[in-house]
Amino acid sequence: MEHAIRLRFGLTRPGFALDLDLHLPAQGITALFGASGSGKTTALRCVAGLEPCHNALVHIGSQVWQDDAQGINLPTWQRPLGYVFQEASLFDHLNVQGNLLYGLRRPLWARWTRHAGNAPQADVQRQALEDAIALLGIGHLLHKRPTQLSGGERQRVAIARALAKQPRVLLLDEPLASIDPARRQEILPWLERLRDQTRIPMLYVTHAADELARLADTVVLLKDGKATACGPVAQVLANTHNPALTGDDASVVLSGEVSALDAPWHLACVQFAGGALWVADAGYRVGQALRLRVRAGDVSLTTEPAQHSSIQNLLPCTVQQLAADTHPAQAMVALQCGSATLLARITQRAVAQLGLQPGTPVWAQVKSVAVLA
Ligand SMILES: Nc1ncnc2c1ncn2[C@@H]1O[C@H](COP(=O)(O)OP(=O)(O)OP(=O)(O)O)[C@@H](O)[C@H]1O
Repeated sequence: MEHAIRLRFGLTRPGFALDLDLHLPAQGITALFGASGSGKTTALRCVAGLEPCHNALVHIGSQVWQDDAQGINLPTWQRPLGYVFQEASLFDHLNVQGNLLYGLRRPLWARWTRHAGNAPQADVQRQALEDAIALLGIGHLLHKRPTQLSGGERQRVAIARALAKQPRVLLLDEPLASIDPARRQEILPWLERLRDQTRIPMLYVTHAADELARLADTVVLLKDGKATACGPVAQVLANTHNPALTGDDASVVLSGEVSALDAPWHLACVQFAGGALWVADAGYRVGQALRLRVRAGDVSLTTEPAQHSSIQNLLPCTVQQLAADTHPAQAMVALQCGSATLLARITQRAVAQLGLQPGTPVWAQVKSVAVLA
């Protein structure tokens, strides 16, 4: 993996120290994930040049925004970034269109578009704005006032405004945190579109398990100002040594492709690195790439393949690792399934009764699979 974003910061506050040195891909969504107070927002503010930090390096692709050793430290206004906060900070006295244009009137805009080939600046600006409006699906909202929008719509406008400035990186600080659960589900597909259809890398702060599983390509797990894990989401979620998600949230993310459809039963077969899983067909086509989330609590284990079971998904696996769970009655079992890893959350008693240990061949019965995208 080519690392094109380098972030290194040191920062101390009473009772808190941030000490990060990260190499991140310059594409997709990198989630900064961790408990409250772990330093997620502070890290984002360091990228933006909003926190005085030491020993800092901020390289965004070929651009050097900060290199303390070289005496380079661009002020925030010279860093071409988009910043989306928990609450969409829109001007209530302007309509949506006015808010979008306001973002572009800043002097920094002229600097960015100077790099945009020979196209006249105004055309580049207009095109970027139109693309952002289309991507976030807010064309029908342009003449509304922010007070007439739902929380999710306000955030889509805030994201479009950030995007229209053609930033080199988009910083999103818990953009769904102030939105109620039903509206969050509505806005997630827009964030997926953003991830899949722009080439702007995003640093996305969250402590929500569903956003992590659904949106992240890369995860930085933060604890007390330090990164305790950093890597592809599938790898970080499957790690039982240093779990990102625990208890009921514990799950793995699998990437697969629809290999067959069973039309009479409305099922689709998704081939992944560990075999095949049947999922409810939502109009998929053969060859379509899908991201799946399998919760550890939806996987049970047998040492013999069940003969008469309602469970459609049965995968041969080998026990890789046994780990403690958040509850003493439960165990987390990491399973090697082809070249993929599954997690099963079962009772410690079942572990003992089945005689499970690393290397034991088992059958994983997968009760439910969530299709994320
Ligand atoms: N302006 C500030 N002045 C002093 N300490 C601060 C300030 N902002 C945050 N902190 C402290 O710095 C640490 C990291 O805070 P930060 O907001 O980065 O955490 P976080 O992971 O984003 O938390 P949350 O999920 O609650 O937003 C915490 O101990 C917090 O109390």
